[in-house]
This record gives sequence, structure tokens and C-alpha cells, in this order.
Amino acid sequence: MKRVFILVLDSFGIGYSEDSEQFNDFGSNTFGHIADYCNFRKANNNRFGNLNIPNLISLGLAKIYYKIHKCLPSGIIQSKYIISSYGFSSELSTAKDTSSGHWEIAGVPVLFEWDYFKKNTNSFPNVILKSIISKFNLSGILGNCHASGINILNDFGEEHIKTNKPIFYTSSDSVFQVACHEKYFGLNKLYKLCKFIRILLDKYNYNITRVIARPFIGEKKYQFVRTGNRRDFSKPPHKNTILKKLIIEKNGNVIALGKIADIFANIGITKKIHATGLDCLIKKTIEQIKIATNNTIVFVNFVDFDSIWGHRRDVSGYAQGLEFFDMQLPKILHSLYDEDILIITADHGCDPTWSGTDHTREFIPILLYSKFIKNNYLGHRNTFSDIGQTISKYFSLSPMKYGISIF
Ligand SMILES: O=P(O)(O)O[C@H]1O[C@H](CO)[C@@H](O)[C@H]1O
Ligand SMILES: [Mn+2]
Ligand SMILES: [Mn+2]
Repeated sequence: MKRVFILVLDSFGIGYSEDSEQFNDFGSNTFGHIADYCNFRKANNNRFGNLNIPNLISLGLAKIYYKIHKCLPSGIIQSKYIISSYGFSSELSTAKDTSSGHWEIAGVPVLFEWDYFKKNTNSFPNVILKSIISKFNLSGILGNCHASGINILNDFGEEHIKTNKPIFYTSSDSVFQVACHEKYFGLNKLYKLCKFIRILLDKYNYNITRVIARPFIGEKKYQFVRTGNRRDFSKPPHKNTILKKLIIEKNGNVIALGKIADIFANIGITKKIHATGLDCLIKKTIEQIKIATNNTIVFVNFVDFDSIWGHRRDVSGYAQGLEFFDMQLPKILHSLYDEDILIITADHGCDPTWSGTDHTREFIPILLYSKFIKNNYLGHRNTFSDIGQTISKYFSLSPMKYGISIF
């Protein structure tokens, strides 16, 4: 029985990559800086002391770190026995966003440039705004700028409740984000609005990766909270991913947990499972490992590392999330069969100690655990698509254009 489990710790970079300077990210290091802060006792909110992730270390995480940085992360003790193969990869895609990272993992790097809304204020084109206002009969819109997702709610949340004007904002990613109140504006109307914006952007040839619905609740400034009903309306991948190929060539199954179905615009997915929060996502992952059948990929995105801790520059939260994930890892490993492959990796960095609130261009770790593959150092890989090519070979699919299989 052939089954692959891909677990993406969203934003868990392992140190600035060789091209990081082009992204103003030279020196960033998501894993390393979290470990530093823990070691210096600067990440003690709701947790304490050195970063405690023995299971990820026994899979080879500190070994990878040592290969890249020639030292161990602060306060981390190396494990005597390493139980999986481990390596790291540069990103081939032009951007450091979630879609590019995931598509590249699935064998389809983004070699073209996305369009971006570059202006800090008045960010969105008038032609798009006018169409939205007229279609939804709005009295106007709020935001229309670059912003961080929580600040923008504090700035405009109350006015949004009073006026029903949706809040539009973007970032250095290729995104059109729409924040609306779940109760006052309504979730369905928000989704309809985002679908319409997706169609509009495509119609006017704005090659924007995602329109993101950001529903929130709460009544007052500083009390607004985003809910788990976020939806991403993505461009579809421009080529067939390994997900699609597994379905076409082997009549296989692709089970998407969390954000994965949205990231791939539902292309190459046979079942999607919604789950919010790290705990719930891990539980659902284990459930799926227990029931997955032959020729199945279970693809999981753990978004909290990125959206609640990375972007929010919350080092303690990120560390606590890693420690929680690590504690659950044995349950995941024990649920696997001998012929399975488990891959733990990331899609980009989001160093919570870095300036600003954006992603960071970093190497990603690759931990590949399987009883039938001899534990090996996988080296420095040139593209995340080496993961896709490896999976393609494992399932005996036709080869992908990019990537080199590790076996
Ligand atoms: O600040 P928030 O709304 O979390 O935005 C973040 O989430 C978006 C999608 O991942 C990115 O563009 C990033 O800026
Ligand atoms: Mn991401
Ligand atoms: Mn992000």
C-alpha cells in the first residue's frame, strides 16, 4: 500500500537562503531566532525556557540546522539517534508566498512574476473598486492600503460595523484581502464579494495569487478577533501538480486538510477537510493516517505557525506551537505503516523576530521519515519540487518537469 503524508508547518524556515538579500531578508532565521529567544528567556509567555522539541530533533531538524549554519540552534541538544532522512531546500519560485511554496512542493514552481498592489495607500485600481461598489450597492470601501491583519481591524472595524463598507487591504504578497464582520456584514455575503473580486481581477488581467476572505467578530476596537472561516480564492496552479497526476494516472486520492484545498483552488483534491487550530488539525491528520487507503496523499497545512504567530511576530506563541506539535509527533509516527512516507516541511519563512510582518525568504527543512528508506543526509536541494519528484517516483507517476527525486 502506497501512502504519502505531507505536513507543512506553514512558515517554518530554517535560515536565510542564498537569494534572501533580494527580498531584504538577509539574516532572517525562523527556527534559529525562535531557539535564540527561548534560550535568552525572551519567549516565556505561557511557556518557559529552551525550545523543547526532542521529536523533531530526533527526526534530524538540528542536523539540518548544523549543515546550514555550522552550529546548533541555541539551547538545542542534538539527539544521538536520527530516525529519518533530513535535508533542506532553496526555493526556485520568484515569490515567498504560500501558494508558490506549496505549488513548488507539488512539482510546479512559479517561475513567472505575480502582480502586486505596490502602492502603500490607494493600493487597489479604481476600475476594480468601482465595479465592486456598484455590484454590491456599497456606500464605499475602507482601508485600500497595505496593512497587517489585526491593525486594520483596529483602524476600521468599528466604522465597518456602522457603515457596512468592506475593509480592503494587501501586503507585500500578491493578495487582495477583504475583512468583514461575520454577523453585521455576513459570512455568505463576504464570500460572494470575494468570489466576485476573484473574477474581476482575472477579467482585468491582474495576476493576483489570492483573494482572501477575512471574517471577524467582536464589537469594539482591540476586541475584534478573526475567525476560522477564512477562505482563500486562489488562482489555479498553471501546470498539473503531483496531486492532479495521482488522480489522473492512478485514480488515487488526495485528502486536503486545512487550507490546502484553497491553496490549490480545489484542483487535484478528492476530499477536503476543514479544521481550525493546531490541535484540531493534528487530530484530523491522525484520523486520516488511520484510514487512508492505497495511492493516497494526505496534505496538511498547519496555518497557525504563519498567521497567528509568524505574521504577528509572536515568538512565545510560535515556540509553544512547535512544542505542542512536537509532543503530538509520536502519535503521528506510530500511526504509520512500513511502506508509508511522511514528509515534514515548510513553504517559506516568517521569522517572528524580523522587522515588519511579512514572510522571510529562507531555506525550508525537509524531514523524510519512512521505514523503507535508509536514513540519509539529503543535502542542499535546489528546489522544493524535489519533494514532488520524489513522491511522483514513489507512486510511479510520469516524471515532473522540475525536481530530482531523492531516491
Ligand atoms: O496580516 P495578515 O492579514 O495576517 O496577512 C498575511 O496573510 C496573508 C496571506 O498569507 C499575507 O499576505 C500576509 O500579509
Ligand atoms: Mn505560508
Ligand atoms: Mn503568511
